[in-house]
Amino acid sequence: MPLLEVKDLCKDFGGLRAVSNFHLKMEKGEIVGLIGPNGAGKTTVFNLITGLIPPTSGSIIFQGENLVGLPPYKIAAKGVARTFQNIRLFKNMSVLDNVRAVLHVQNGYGLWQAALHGPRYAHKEEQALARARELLEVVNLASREQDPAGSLPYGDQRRLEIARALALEPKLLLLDEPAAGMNPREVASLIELIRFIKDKFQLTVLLIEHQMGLVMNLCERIVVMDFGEIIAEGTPREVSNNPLVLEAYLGKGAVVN
Ligand SMILES: Nc1ncnc2c1ncn2[C@@H]1O[C@H](COP(=O)(O)OP(=O)(O)OP(=O)(O)O)[C@@H](O)[C@H]1O
Repeated sequence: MPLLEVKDLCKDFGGLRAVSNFHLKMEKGEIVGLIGPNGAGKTTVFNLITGLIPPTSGSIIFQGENLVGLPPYKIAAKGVARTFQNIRLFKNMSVLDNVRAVLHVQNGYGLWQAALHGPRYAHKEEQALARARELLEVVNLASREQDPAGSLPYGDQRRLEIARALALEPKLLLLDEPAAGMNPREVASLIELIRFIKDKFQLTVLLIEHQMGLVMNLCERIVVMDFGEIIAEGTPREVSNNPLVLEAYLGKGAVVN
């Protein structure tokens, strides 16, 4: 059974069909890239899979269960975590507290437990602290744990977002433009990080990215969208030689030397 199977997924915004008959099958442990020009529908696919918006039609089967209709927090609890194109950190909170905040929600402290600071709360608090520090080690931000998240360089904020997503203990990790705003050195270390966390946490990864270096280097398989539709899919080599893909990116009649 595939980990994820998306079938005939459609999303209309008024008269605009943003996603049209999208399909995707992902086996456990795969890294798949979702690419396409601006406005192709990629983020909408992420928003549909994570339950932020409901599909017009279609199904999203995760570990044999249809996610359609479930609220985002239930989908996250089933093992689907994501990062956002526009970084969504608590900028004034410390790096450490940004990760702890996710763990608190996940632990589901009762109000009274938190208010009374009972022994169960204290124990969970200790565990959350250790876990948060462990995740910051993984993304190489341990030395910045007390700094406000908003003071980190852009690339580090993206790594912190990944740590927050990992705190949810996902099986499927969706990364929306993880390399946006990074310099080539940061991109190279991001590639290493994604490979490392994939193995360490036994993840399956679906990523949207415009940095072709990262996509070609990291993804075993690539799906290309344009105007809401899949126009190509295959290995990095197959996709980069596909005339439809070149046309979508460079315009009709483009000549590539
Ligand atoms: N909430 C919304 N309401 C109306 N139209 C929307 C909404 N969200 C997305 N769209 C439209 O759907 C289409 C697909 O947008 P989407 O953000 O999914 O593209 P994308 O491939 O992620 O683009 P980019 O690479 O620029 O992020 C676009 O035409 C966009 O304007």
